[in-house]
Amino acid sequence: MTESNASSPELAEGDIVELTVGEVAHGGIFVARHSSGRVVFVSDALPGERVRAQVTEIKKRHARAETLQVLEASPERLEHVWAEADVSRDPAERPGGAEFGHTSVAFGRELKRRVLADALSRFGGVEPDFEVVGLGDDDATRGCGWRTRVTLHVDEAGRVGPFAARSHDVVRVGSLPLAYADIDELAQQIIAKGHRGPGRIDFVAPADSEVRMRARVKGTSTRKPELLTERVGEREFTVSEDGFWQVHRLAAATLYEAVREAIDPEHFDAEAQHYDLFGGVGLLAAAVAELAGADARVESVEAAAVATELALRNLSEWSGATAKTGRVDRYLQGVLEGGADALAASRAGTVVLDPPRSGARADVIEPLVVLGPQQIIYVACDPVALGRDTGLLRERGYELTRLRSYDLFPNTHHVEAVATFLRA
Ligand SMILES: C[S@@+](CC[C@H](N)C(=O)[O-])C[C@H]1O[C@@H](n2cnc3c(N)ncnc32)[C@H](O)[C@@H]1O
Repeated sequence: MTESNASSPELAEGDIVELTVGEVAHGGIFVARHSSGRVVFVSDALPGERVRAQVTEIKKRHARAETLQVLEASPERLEHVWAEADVSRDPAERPGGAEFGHTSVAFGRELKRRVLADALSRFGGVEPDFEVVGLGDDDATRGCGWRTRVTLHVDEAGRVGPFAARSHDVVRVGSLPLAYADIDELAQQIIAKGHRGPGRIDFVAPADSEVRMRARVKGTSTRKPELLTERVGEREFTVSEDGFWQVHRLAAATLYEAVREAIDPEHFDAEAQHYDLFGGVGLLAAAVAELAGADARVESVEAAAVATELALRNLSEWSGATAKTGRVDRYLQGVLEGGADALAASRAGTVVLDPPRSGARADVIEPLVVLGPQQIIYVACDPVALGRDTGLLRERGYELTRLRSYDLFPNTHHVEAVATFLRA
């Protein structure tokens, strides 16, 4: 480890450098420029700070570094919400998953707003006015106690804990402040005892019952996943313990409402054929069906067969609601090969699109725009993927007319957006 000479033209891994920190970038990191001219992405910093940081990676065009010491702190800096993730700890021992825990939840939302706005402008060519809305009492709790799903890892030695940030090394922690309190309590008992490994332990706190814990050691699960009940208002959804469900205890209800509000009523034909693509267990299909009424025709499309079966069950009150297992891109190709009546019903419909982090991409956007629904409600968990897909949709005749954003993951860099696109 060497102190880098400020006038040195080159940086090397392990160098310790002083950096003035600039804007936030995607992924919970901040942009700095070293005196050599190289861009350095530094973690655990804030805009405007001066930090001492260690270079961890050198790439062709940039470097990565981790803050070791804050020399001049931002007025937005707070004591880290997770003691073990604080800059005072060795970076190799800091758990990942709370990249914005060293500022307030409100300033974390502002950082996320900047990242989303930049991605939409840069890749999508749009500059909508929006803020990132917080959930429930997250400001009052400093964004603690919201995670109803937590995964811990077990190493060869039987040590249990989260992975260190940007690594697959298990670190020991004395608390999981972002987790639901009951998960934290059970997890601490397991951390203290250790567990057979290597593997992972998944904790789930469903709406209606006690915390479940399920371990996978050397790739083999200790038991079958159970079916759980989750609630959104008065509505119940059956989900598999190991299947997708929103993590924040208020997220499913927030997105359910957000999708209903995002649907432009002037472009909503209740009798048309609607779709919930990447539908999971049918959460957002239910939101569309509730708007369309008792005779709603909505099809949920999802790659995981177990989730499709559960979607059928969760949507059973609407006789016109269906669920299909398949890859969305291939499914859309199939719809395009259907009869003229089916195509006309779909063209009059609304499509909800809720892809994983990688986004919908051209494979899905291309057949979707050929299908040409009246409106597309895009639920996005990755700002850059949304920016790119916005660019594709705009090139092919859709315009972004409304954008809302929600802080479903306080203290992390993740941000959710719900965008309405209308056929121009
Ligand atoms: C972000 S989740 C959304 C689930 C659901 N909309 C919800 O809010 O509960 C994305 C879902 O897409 C599914 N998925 C991922 N890739 C897929 C693909 N190529 N085709 C169909 N489903 C896919 C995943 O299994 C997951 O259930």
